[in-house]
Amino acid sequence: MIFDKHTSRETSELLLQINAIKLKPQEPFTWASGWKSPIYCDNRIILSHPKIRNYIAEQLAKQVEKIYGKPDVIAGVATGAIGIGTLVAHWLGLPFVYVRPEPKKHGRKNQIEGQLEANQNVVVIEDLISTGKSSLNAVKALKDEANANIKGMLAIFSYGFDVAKDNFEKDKVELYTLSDYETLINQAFENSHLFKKELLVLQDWRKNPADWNPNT
Ligand SMILES: O=P(O)(O)OC[C@H]1O[C@H](OP(=O)(O)OP(=O)(O)O)[C@H](O)[C@@H]1O
Ligand SMILES: O=C(O)c1cc(=O)[nH]c(=O)[nH]1
Repeated sequence: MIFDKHTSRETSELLLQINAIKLKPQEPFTWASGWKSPIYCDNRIILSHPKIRNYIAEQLAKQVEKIYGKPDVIAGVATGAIGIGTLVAHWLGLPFVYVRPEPKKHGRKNQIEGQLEANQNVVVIEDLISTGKSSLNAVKALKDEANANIKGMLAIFSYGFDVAKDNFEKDKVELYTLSDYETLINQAFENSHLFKKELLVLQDWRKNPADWNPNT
């Protein structure tokens, strides 16, 4: 669920301005889920733009405060949300931990890096939700390993797929995002970041992304 239309449009416009939105319909991207996609939203680029990363961190931090008050700890999903999650925690003056996809194979063999005590209230920050698998894997680690009390999750962007909605509902995790796919592609077309032909490809792909084939 997005917070509000204005923030969603503003966030999408900023992502478009910094070229975080990549289109390659002829040579699709492979996503973490294995899906092939004509679009890739690279939120990591936000970190290279000080004013924009401040805006994104501030929006996320303000929403954390508004919805959850002050949790004990902010957790970022590695690696995409380590940078932005740290900035959110900094903005709120809170401790930060990050969660690896799996335990490290050497050293202390941690999956959760940083200091987290049992039963602490945690808000999770993620950069992007496609299927939700990576984010919910981090939530599982926080619960199983640290007995964390997960208040909810905030992300910069979501594609809004039903599979993600179902996964979050099943795991009883509340999710809010700054922007979403519908706002992004409409904003991109209205502000001439997209040709009509590209908009049609993106709308067609969105109907059935798991089975999309660029050559049909
Ligand atoms: O909702 P999902 O289907 O799980 O996909 C979204 C995940 O994919 C990306 O991470 P990626 O695995 O590419 O790793 P990175 O964050 O280390 O770049 C992104 O940062 C999300 O964590
Ligand atoms: O699902 C993914 O792997 C994914 C999609 C996307 O648009 N951006 C990203 O960083 N990851």
